[in-house]
Amino acid sequence: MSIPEGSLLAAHDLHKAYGPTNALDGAAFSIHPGEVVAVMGPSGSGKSTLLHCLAGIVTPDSGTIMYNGHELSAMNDADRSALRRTDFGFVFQFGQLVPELSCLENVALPLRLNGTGRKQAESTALTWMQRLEVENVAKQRPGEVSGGQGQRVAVARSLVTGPRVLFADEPTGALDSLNGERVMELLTDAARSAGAAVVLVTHEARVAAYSDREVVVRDGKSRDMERVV
Ligand SMILES: Nc1ncnc2c1ncn2[C@@H]1O[C@H](COP(=O)(O)OP(=O)(O)OP(=O)(O)O)[C@@H](O)[C@H]1O
Repeated sequence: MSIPEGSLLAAHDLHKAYGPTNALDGAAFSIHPGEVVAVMGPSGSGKSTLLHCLAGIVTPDSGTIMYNGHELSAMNDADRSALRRTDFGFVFQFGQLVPELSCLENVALPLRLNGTGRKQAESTALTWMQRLEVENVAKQRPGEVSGGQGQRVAVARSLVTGPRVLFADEPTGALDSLNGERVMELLTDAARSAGAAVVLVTHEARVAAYSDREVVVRDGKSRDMERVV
């Protein structure tokens, strides 16, 4: 198989069917360390399925996914889960914060789950909240903050463990365009300064504009887009 040289995460000839639906039908993908790649395409084209396969959440029926020299499908479930905790971060459209915890506790949670003490975890979490410009809502609960603030808290939480790949599935889908752009600006700045690669699923061109490169998925097949500047 062909793995682009220097790629951190790469997929080749992925197939995934749900009953009669071919969600992925020969899709390929690659991302370099620190790169931001937008996965675009119409509704139902296979974008989320591709992201879930790349993140080791969904197992493809066939094809290869290489992460940092390891084949994901050759790993057992425990190793794949460990990889997701240590190397991957996730941001979704909504519903990802724990409503009973404060925003600061939410951001600190992945560190606490990895065994970091409360004081250290909350101090690191606060630094990330400052980078995402939401330190002012540290004590509030998710239900008490705006949609844009909630998404920035979620981005802080996804980056707090220092992941090498951030998977973002329609991270601005529930926001108005102004808030969406601010979230994208802060998300890409924070990821770039942390050296994290970003796999960004979106159907909006103005969101994809924050990426370095665009891949279009159609009928489960992918192709690289030449960007017209
Ligand atoms: N768990 C599932 N069970 C059955 N069919 C599924 C499942 N997940 C996805 N599909 C189907 O696979 C196809 C691709 O879905 P996918 O969610 O990957 O598309 P998408 O491009 O992310 O769509 P959207 O932009 O609407 O989120 C669709 O036809 C969808 O209905």
